[in-house]
Amino acid sequence: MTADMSCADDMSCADDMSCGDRPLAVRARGIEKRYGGVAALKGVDVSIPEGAIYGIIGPNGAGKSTLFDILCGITRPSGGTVDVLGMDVAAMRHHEVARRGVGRTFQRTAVFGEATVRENLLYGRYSAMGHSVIERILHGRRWRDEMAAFEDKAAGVLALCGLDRIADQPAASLAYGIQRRLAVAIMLMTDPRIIFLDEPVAGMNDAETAEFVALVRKVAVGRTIVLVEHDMAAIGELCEAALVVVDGRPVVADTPAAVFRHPEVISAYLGAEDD
Ligand SMILES: Nc1ncnc2c1ncn2[C@@H]1O[C@H](COP(=O)(O)OP(=O)(O)OP(=O)(O)O)[C@@H](O)[C@H]1O
Repeated sequence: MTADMSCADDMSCADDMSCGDRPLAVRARGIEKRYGGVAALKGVDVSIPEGAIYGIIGPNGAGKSTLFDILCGITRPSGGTVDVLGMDVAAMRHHEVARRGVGRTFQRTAVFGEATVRENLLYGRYSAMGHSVIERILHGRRWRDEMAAFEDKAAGVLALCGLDRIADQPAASLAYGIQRRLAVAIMLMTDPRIIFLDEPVAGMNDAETAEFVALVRKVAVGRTIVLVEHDMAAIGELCEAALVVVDGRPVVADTPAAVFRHPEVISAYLGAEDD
C-alpha cells in the first residue's frame, strides 16, 4: 500500500507539496527498508504539514523506529524519497541535517550527569559560535558578546522547559522525567524547526507524562513535532494526526480519534494493549 494516507484534513494532498494551504515539513514517498532478508518497511508515504504535532504508532516490530530514523536522516532507506524542510536528508551527513534545523531526542536520555542543568545547555556554545582558538583564549569583545547572547538564550530555554529553578543542580541528581525535559532543552539550543521525539514519555509516571505533554505543546509553537510513542493517551492529547504502521505498511493516517476507531488498528494494535 503506497497511496498517500498521511494528511488528516486533506488525505489527497493534491499538489504533493502541501496539505490544504499548509506546506509540508515532511514528504516521504515509497519508503522501503530491508535488513538482509527482513523487509522492515514496504512502501510507506508520509506527509506532515508544517506546524503539526504528528504521531507514528503501531505494534512492536511494525517498523516505527526504522521509519522515524529514516525521516530524521539517521538511517538510509533502501528505496523511496525523503524530503524534510526541503532537504534530501537521506543524502546528507547527520550533523549537517542537525545543523539545518532537524532536532531529535533518543529513548536513552543523553545528558552530562556530572554537569549542572545550565552547563548541559552551554556545552554546545563553542561549536555553535565558531570562534577561533585565539579568540577563545583572548576572550575578545565578539567572544564576550556572543557568550552573553548564548547565556541569555539558555536562560530562556531553561524557563520554557521549567528548569530555571534547578539550573544549578547536577543533571544526575534529577528525576528521570526531568532529565528528559533537559534533553529537550539541550536540543532547543540548536534552534530546530522540526523535532523528532523517540518514545518521549516511555517510563514516565503520570505526573511526569502530564508535565512532558505540556512541554511539548509549548515547544510546538512555531515548530513541527514528530513522535513515535506507545502511550495512546499522550498521542490522543498531543497529535493532530497519527500514522499507523503495521508489519512495515501504512494502515491509516488520520486524527487520533479516527485512527483509534479504525477496525484494522483495533485488531492489529489497540486490541492487544491494556490501555
Ligand atoms: N538493525 C536491524 N537489523 C536487522 N533487523 C532490524 C534492524 N532494525 C530493525 N529490524 C527489524 O525490522 C523490523 C522493524 O523494527 P522496528 O524497530 O522499526 O519496529 P518498531 O515498530 O519500532 O518496534 P518497537 O515498538 O518494538 O520498537 C523488525 O522486524 C526488526 O526486528
